[in-house]
Amino acid sequence: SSVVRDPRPVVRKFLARPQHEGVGATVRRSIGRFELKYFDPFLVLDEFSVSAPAGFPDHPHRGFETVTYMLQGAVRHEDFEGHSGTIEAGDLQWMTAGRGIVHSEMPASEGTQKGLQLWINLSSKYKMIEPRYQELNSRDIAEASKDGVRVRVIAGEALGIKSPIYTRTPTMFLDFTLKPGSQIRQPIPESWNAFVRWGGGLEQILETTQVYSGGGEPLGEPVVQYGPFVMNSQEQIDQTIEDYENCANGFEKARQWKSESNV
Ligand SMILES: Nc1ccc(F)c(C(=O)c2c[nH]c3ncc(Cl)cc23)c1F
Ligand SMILES: [Fe+3]
Repeated sequence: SSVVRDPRPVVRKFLARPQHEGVGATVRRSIGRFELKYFDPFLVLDEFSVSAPAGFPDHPHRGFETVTYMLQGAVRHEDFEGHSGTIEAGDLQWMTAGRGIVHSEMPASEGTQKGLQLWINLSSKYKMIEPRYQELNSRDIAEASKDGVRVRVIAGEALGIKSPIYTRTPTMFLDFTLKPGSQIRQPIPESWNAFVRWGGGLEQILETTQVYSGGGEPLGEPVVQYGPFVMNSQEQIDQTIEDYENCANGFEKARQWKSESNV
């Protein structure tokens, strides 16, 4: 049984103010803003809000994973290998970009689409692996309730239930909903970095408080980031930019590809 230690002290708190991202989209970036550039192994945590025709048109990724958890509406994704789909409210997409993905992520329903996108770094030994997806529909996400607390286990384990997601960088991602007066003690490995993203607005304080809590095992490696490219050295970033421009070393399919949404 895991030893239950004292609750971890909160060492940093800040308000994630809205900023522009993509084409006409807005994100509230907590991890990845200047006050918290890198929280090993986490690069970015965005709460995004986007309505058509805005969105995140064709763009690349290399060297890390993007975890998209929809809260409202839907996003249609298409990549240069022909993989596409729609992530609806409650659904999860865990995308391991590895050596290279080029994709688009665009609104797929009327009104405002909202969700979380977490960028998790990959260790040097996995940065150039073949891309892969792990996708869960809302109904397939493990859920448990106890004493006024409901948890949806995106990755890792809570209240005795586990997620089927394989986390190459050991990670826990939990969606808690707490009724007023309830509390939760979540075991987190001592060496891991952990954060809580409180997703509530004032109206939610009255009925329930929604928190998204995560934790991950630090990689302890150098990080050199150039937008959606995250490697371990400037030389590797220079090579990545060259690969993307020349459609090589994992970006070959980018040569002939445009998303259907990129009209
Ligand atoms: N400029 C720029 C550069 C690189 C990117 F990867 C992106 C990008 O696609 C996103 C950044 N936050 C996000 N939150 C949610 C979703 Cl669905 C997409 C994004 C982007 F906008
Ligand atoms: Fe993307």
